[in-house]
Amino acid sequence: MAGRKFRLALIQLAVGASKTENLQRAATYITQAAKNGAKIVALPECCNSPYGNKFFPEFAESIPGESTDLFARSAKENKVYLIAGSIPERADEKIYNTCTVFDPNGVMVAKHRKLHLFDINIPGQITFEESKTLSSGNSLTVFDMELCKVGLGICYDLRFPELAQIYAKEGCRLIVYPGAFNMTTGPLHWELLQRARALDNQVYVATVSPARDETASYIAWGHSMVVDPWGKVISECDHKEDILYADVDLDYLESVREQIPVSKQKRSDLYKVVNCSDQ
Ligand SMILES: O=C(O)CCC(=O)C(=O)O
Repeated sequence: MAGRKFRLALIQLAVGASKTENLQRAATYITQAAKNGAKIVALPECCNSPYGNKFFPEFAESIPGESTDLFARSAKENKVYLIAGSIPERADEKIYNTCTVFDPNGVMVAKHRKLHLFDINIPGQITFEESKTLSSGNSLTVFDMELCKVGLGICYDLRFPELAQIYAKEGCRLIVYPGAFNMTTGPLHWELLQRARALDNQVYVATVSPARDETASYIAWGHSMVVDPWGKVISECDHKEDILYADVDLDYLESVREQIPVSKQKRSDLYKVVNCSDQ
């Protein structure tokens, strides 16, 4: 693709109980996405393992390991940047929810450990405590591909606007969140959060979910999507296994920033509470 545009592919993978099968399926789809012109391909959160506290310790592996070896090979063979969703990573006697990124030579160029753990309690609907098995990462993660700096977050990280704001300030024009929202929070929050992050920061935002499996203990919402810097959803799928494509157009992004120059108009001189009285 000519100019300052590149094609992004999101793989809404059906993830099951066999790690080997999950990885093979991912590899097949990565090849298909590259054949269709994708320069950057992303997989979902927990792409080698079902999502759930009982699965994380069982599927956890070190990095490098079986899964990241396959990701590296796949990125190299297909000459793409690969944002390899996330996997449960075993390190320092802990388990992290970790996203690795490989360049078109198969070199790992980024590793993001989920920063904000998904600990919530919505009585009668969903209770989840990732912190029962997982530890959180402690650093923000960006990487540079030709044309564009990319920021990374994982699922619940999407709810924290400061992260996206810092990435935009650091020069990221695309933020990618492998994620797996659920049937309670997905319907209202998934799209809303992405559009908010995209519009506030005038960046492209992409989210990649696993496909929905109605028989799973945690049922993912699906609906992987890409939102442009105007806040518009430019590509979306439903809940089934699919590959989703979108063109990231950096000239368009710049034109949005010129038309509504909020980043230059910020009143940072006022955004510090020095004294707040309720009288
Ligand atoms: O924030 C949500 O509603 C879902 C988050 C989630 O599923 C996760 O972080 O894995």
